[in-house]
Amino acid sequence: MTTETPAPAVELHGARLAYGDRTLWSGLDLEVAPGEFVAVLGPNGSGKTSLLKMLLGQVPLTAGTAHIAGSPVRLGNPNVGYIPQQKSMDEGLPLRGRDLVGLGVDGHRWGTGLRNRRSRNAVVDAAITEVGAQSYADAPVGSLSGGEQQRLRVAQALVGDPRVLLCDEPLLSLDLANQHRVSDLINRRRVGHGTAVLFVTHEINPILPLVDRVLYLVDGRFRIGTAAEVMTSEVLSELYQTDVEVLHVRGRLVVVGTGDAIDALGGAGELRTDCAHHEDHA
Ligand SMILES: Nc1ncnc2c1ncn2[C@@H]1O[C@H](COP(=O)(O)OP(=O)(O)OP(=O)(O)O)[C@@H](O)[C@H]1O
Repeated sequence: MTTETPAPAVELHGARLAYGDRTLWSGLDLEVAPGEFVAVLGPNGSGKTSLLKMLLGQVPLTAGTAHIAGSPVRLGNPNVGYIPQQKSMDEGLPLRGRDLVGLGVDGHRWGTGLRNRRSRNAVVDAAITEVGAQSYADAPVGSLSGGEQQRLRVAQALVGDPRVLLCDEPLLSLDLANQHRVSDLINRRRVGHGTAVLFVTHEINPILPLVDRVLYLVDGRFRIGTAAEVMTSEVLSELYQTDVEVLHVRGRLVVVGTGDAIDALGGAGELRTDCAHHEDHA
């Protein structure tokens, strides 16, 4: 008996993305396996968000190919879940938490019949329960805290049971407890459902225990490998084309010399390895 190997969750071959004559990255080959967690790092403007937008089908590649679960990238693909950056929502927004989560199922699979509506509501309820948002699911989203809103965004991204979860700095402006909560929710889904995760971040320390590989983009150059392979003084100096030092300080990675020295965030708890990452913003 032969067992079929599942298609990679994400597959890029010779991928190039340019806006006009500005190339963000080119020659990018990347296969992300189901259940793999890839952190996407790099300074401002290196094309991290553009990579996610391309995978969402919002921005076309200039060259090469991109597939999600074996099919070419396209807009509105139910195999893709997306957690955007944390932005506070307008207090007057006439949208309840469960409506926000419901947006994650409307549009593709569910019809308007009563049965479908019941199924849809059950799926939305399950997603709300999974992120522990039952007590505020009926409140207007604008009245909720940043952490509560972000948990609902996680529920919205997961409600369609996507094969790939694209996360754009989902921990930004969350306190440590909520960073833990949100990264734990993402990780539980990854482990339980084999969902692949592409996680854009400026700060690897809070997620380092979860990271299988790192894609580090700097000014058109990139490296892909495990955190231990990529987060070294040698590799980062080559990427930044200047002397960069990676220090291991009390279980955290501290990167010095990329341009400025903003300590973006504090560490977030238990680390699996003896290194963590504090990244300077370039
Ligand atoms: N639609 C667009 N048209 C032209 N240029 C764009 C467009 N979208 C983004 N850019 C430019 O491409 C570059 C990369 O942007 P992108 O948002 O992907 O970077 P990033 O690595 O996510 O940055 P940050 O860390 O600041 O979020 C930036 O210089 C940006 O101004």
